[in-house]
Parts: sequence; C-alpha cells; structure tokens
Amino acid sequence: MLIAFAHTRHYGRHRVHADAGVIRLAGKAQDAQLRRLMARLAELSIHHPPRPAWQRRVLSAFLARYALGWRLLLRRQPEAGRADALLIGPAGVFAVVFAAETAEPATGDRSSRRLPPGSPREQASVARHAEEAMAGIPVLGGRRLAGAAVRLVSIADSAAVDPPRSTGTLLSLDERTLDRLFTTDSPRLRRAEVQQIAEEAARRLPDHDLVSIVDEAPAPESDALFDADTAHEAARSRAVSGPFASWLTFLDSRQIALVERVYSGPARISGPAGTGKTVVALHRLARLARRSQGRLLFTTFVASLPKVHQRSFEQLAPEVADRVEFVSLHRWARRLLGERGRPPTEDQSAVENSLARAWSRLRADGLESLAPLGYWRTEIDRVIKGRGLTSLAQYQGVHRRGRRVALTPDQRAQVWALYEQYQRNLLDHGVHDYNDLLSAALAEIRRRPLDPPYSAVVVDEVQDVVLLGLRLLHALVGDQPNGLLLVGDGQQQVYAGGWRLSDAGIPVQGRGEILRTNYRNSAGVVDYARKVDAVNQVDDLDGAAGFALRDVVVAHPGGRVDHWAGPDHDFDPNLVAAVRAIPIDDAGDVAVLAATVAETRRMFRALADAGIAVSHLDRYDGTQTDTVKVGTVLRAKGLEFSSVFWALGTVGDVGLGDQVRRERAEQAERQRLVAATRARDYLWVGRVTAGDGPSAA
Ligand SMILES: Nc1ncnc2c1ncn2[C@@H]1O[C@H](COP(=O)(O)OP(=O)(O)OP(=O)(O)O)[C@@H](O)[C@H]1O
Repeated sequence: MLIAFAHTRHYGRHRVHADAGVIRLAGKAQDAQLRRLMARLAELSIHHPPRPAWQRRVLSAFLARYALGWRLLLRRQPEAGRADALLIGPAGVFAVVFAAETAEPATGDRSSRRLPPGSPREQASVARHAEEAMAGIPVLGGRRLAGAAVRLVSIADSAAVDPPRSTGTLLSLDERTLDRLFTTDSPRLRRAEVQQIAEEAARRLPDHDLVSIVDEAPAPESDALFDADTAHEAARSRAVSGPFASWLTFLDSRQIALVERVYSGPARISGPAGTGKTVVALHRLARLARRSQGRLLFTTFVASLPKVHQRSFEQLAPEVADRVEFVSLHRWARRLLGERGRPPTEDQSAVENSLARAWSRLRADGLESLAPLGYWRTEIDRVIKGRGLTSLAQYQGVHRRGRRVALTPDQRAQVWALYEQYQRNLLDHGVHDYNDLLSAALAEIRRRPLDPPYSAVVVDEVQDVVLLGLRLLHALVGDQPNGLLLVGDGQQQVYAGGWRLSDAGIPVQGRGEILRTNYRNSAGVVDYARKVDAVNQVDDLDGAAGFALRDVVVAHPGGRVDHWAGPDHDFDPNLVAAVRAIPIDDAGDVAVLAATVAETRRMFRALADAGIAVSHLDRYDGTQTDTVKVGTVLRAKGLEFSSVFWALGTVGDVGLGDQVRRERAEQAERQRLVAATRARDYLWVGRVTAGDGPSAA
C-alpha cells in the first residue's frame, strides 16, 4: 500500500507523498489498515488539523468504499458556511458537514469560527457554496453536473445524546446510520463519471485534497445495462449517456443555464415534447427551495400529473420536498376555498344537466345547425368562462383562438344567451363548475392574499390552463423575481380557445426561453411525430413563431414504430398480440392510449379479457407497477413510457359542418402528437379502416 501526501514521508511500511494537493493511498485497501492510516493521516498531516476520533472513523468509512467507486475531497481548514468534505460516488454527490464543533481553527481567527452546527443559515450557505462549486462540471456526452444533484449531509458524533434528525435542507446521519449514504436502488453516477467529477472538483477547489487509493484490482462496473452486445440500440444509447434517471444528476449546458438564471419577473420555458422542460422546472424548484425558507408550488391543469412529478422531485431534492406543494390547479383552488370557509359545491352530473337544460331551451335559435352541444360546451368553458368574460360586449370583441366556426355578432349573442341560461341553471342547482372554482379562488386571493405567500410558482403544461387559471397563479406571486415560471409547448395544446400570455397581463418579454434537444424519444419515434400535422401550427404562447418538434436535435438513436390498419373486428386481437409481444418484465412501462374514454374502455376490456394485467392511467401516480396503463391521451400528458400503443380513432364527424370537422381534425392531430411523443422507444399505431373503430364499445 502506498499513501501519497504533501511531501513524501514514511509511515511504517507505507510511503506517503503529496502531489498538487492530491493524496494517494495505494495498494490493497483493508478496512482495519485504512482506519489506522486515516488516523495517522489526520495526526500527521501538515495540511489538516487534528480531527476527533469519530470524524476519523467516518472518513475511514468513506475511504473504505474507494474500491466501490467513492471519492473523497477533504477541506484542509474548516470554514464557516462551507462543507468539510465532498463525497462523490454511485449514489450521487454529497457536501458533508461534521455536525459538531471540529478542532479549533488553527488561526483562532474569529472569521473562521463556525455558526452553530445545523443552523438554517449555515445549511443554506453550505448548500449554496457546494452547489456553485460543483454545478456544470462536464462529463462525457456533453452533459454537466446539475447543482441540485449536490446534496447536503450532516454527520454527527453517534455518542451525542440525541440521534440526528433530517430536517429542512439537511440529511442528518451519524456513524450508525452512515450506510444510508451509500445504498441506492438506482445508481446516479457511473464509475468514470465519479472520477471525472472528483478530478474536476479538485481543480476547482484548491483548498481541498482529493484522497485517492490506487487499487490494483478495481471492482468491475456491475451494470449489465451497459453491455454493448446485449442492449438494444436506443436503450444502449441511454445507458451510455448515463444511468437511470440521469436527469436527476446531469443536465446539458443550456438546461443548466435555465436552472440558474435569475429572472427579474415572470418567465416562460417552451420547447417541443421531451426537451426537458419539466426537468428544468424541477431543478429550478430545488435550487429556489434551497435558497428560500417559504413554500413553493408546482401545478398543472392535468389532475394526475403533479403526483408523478412529486415522486421525481422527492428523488431529486428530498431535503426540501416537504416545502414544495405538487397539486393540480383545481385541487389547489378547492383547498383554498375550503380553508377560507367557502367550499364549492361540485356535482358533475348537475353541471351537465344545467347545460343540457339550457341547450334544450335555446338550441332552436340556430346554434344547433352550426355545431353540436359539445362544441358550445368548449366555447363556454374555454372562451367565455375560461377567459373570465363578464359581458356580451367583451365576448363580442374577443378573438376566439383556435375556434374554427366563425360567428356573426348575432350568433355570439345566441351563445351568450346559452351561457347565461347555463349560469342560471347552475345557480338553481346550487353547484359550481371548474371555472367557478378558479374565479372564486381568484376573488379570494384578491380579497386576501396568501400569508405567507409562495416564494415561487411553477405551472407545467401551461398551454392547457385556462386564462382565468393563469391570472389566479399570477396573482399568487405577481411579478416578483423568480416568482412565476410558465412551462409549456403550444404544439401540444389539446383544447381550442387558447390565449396569449399578454391576454393574461403576464409580462415575459426578455424572459422567454426555448429548449431544443429531445432526450425522451428515440429517433424512430421522433421521425413519426415530425410528420404529424400539428407540427406546422405552433407559436411560443405569445404570438411569435414557436420552435417545432420537426426541428429538434434528437439525443437517442434507434426506436421503432409499427403500424396496423384493418377492419374493426380485427382491432382487438391485433392490439392484444402487439402488447403481448412486449417482454412481461417491461409491462409496467407500457401505455395504451386513445382519444376518447369509450375507446379506452374497449381496449381495457380487450386486454383484461386476454389475461393481460391492466390498470387505469388516471390512477397512475408514478408508483412502479407491473400493469399496462390504459387511458386517454389527456391523462398521458407530461408522462412517458417505454412503449406506447395508440389507437387512431375514427373521427365520428358524419353530418358536421366543415369548420367543426376542421377544428376536430386539428385537435386530433395535436392529440396524435402528444400520444406519439409519450413513447421512448416503441410506438404502435392502430387504425381501423372499416367499421366503427375502437370507439364502438
Ligand atoms: N439533460 C438530460 N439528460 C438526460 N435525460 C434528460 C435530460 N433532460 C431531459 N431528459 C429526459 O427527457 C425526458 C423528457 O423530459 P421532460 O419530461 O422534462 O420533457 P418535457 O419537455 O417536459 O416534455 P413534454 O412537453 O412532452 O411533457 C425525461 O425522461 C428526462 O429523463
């Protein structure tokens, strides 16, 4: 065994020498020997102050894992607001603080005295400095270490009376619980990445020593996923670019810039499907949470999505996860109204009934000849109530974005009459629809703002939030710096009746950013999605030309798309056969999607009858299960699966006018785009060429 240190010295039979601040321990590492060596190292070091025995044992425990790929950077002199060490290994990057008074600073200088261990100020300072030192360290493949990947861990003397508790921004351990640091279900770093990061950190931090042990027989990289012979091309490309969920640890330089950017007011991140918009939003939340004390909010229009992203966030930044609320917009509004003593009365069938009764009274006025009731429901939901219009005069003047049935002033007056009758019926029933929830919540917030307010609000899939919802979310944080972040993609808008951010009075000029590299979908899947017509109708949510999927850079090669077309009676057996062809172990990463609930019901039944374990996508919360998820494409927004089966429904548009048909076709194209871009590696597209299609239950 050879130990290298600042100057070559001999300790027993070990030769120790230091070279540019790098300490080397060479030879076969035995735990007991290491412990002795570390003790000597601490005592004899000309760089490091003496350490208490328990800290030396902890450091030895770190070094004992050297052969398993762990690297240690040791700060020479303790310093207020700085980590004592950085530990880098398969489970991630940790900034380590010894949570007890270490040896008195050699200089006795007051400035180097520490704040009380574990004080929030000390924690925040340690976390910030460690993040800033490490963020952006490059590894192979053009990826860079994300600041949020650096976790703060405080290690206490296990002889202390109270066992340490993980609180706030801190993971607290002692010698008895130290193993929790090293164990991980899904490795975040590969051996070569650990080494690259450690070496670059040593360059960036000249007041640290990188302790290394040259082992004659390093343990082999154990992950079979990286075996070039066995892996599928796309899966291999993912494996090469990093272990599972590599976005938890690495981002590209553009993404890092967006995570770290300080915005002086509301900001927008857009970009085509799969470019990491949500990933960037989650990293930003982690960064902001670590730099603030209050609550933060992540919300979206899609009911089931917040839970899924909450699970990812708990992996990304467990220390601050309890300060970030993940909740859908309507649930949030409902909760607020409850807390303010004004709980809404919700009854979906009474809401439907209110509209149906209004329709049977007023349809003869001519609306029926233009479009069916469903069309007017969208008009009321998205255009009239969704935009918070309060008078016919406002409605007469509004630009009905995405709505293809042109309306004369008289016809607008008829729609307005339908809306007013609907409102009266809701009132009679004493019920509220979804938009009523949002407008009541907005009125509440204007009457009495939240106290304390959120320090940041992130809105994902913002393109599908109604204007009223945007106003509500804007009212929560106003134009405060880093307050409101809107994340979305105009190309994936699945509801007509959209808006411009300027309609909501949200100023994002100069704070709009675009992501352009797709990390989710393999090239074959992107090639299919590029041809979808929705590609040609995209803006940046504020009127300017957007950046479309057809122009993305694709990170992963490979991927496959299969097409099936045939008569209705052949659809079910072909779907079942195609799903069966997926290896059983991968079933949990499979989604079967369609545009309508009726279609999904039929497919659910067909798969279940064939003995395939299925579950409802709308109950999916990100928990790993081995069931195939079946649901509508609306429920799949923001999600991804290894394989996606998509039933191209036949649009039941017999007897509809050209304009309604056109709008439906546009919507169907956008849904197709969303469905296709949920698939990482495999997409199956089934189309019924004769008969009713899968919607015929
Ligand atoms: N820098 C990165 N390195 C590796 N993988 C990444 C990176 N950025 C994103 N990803 C992966 O890309 C996928 C898509 O990311 P994300 O869900 O954030 O995209 P999105 O733009 O929000 O997509 P959509 O608009 O379709 O919801 C995720 O699986 C994530 O793991």
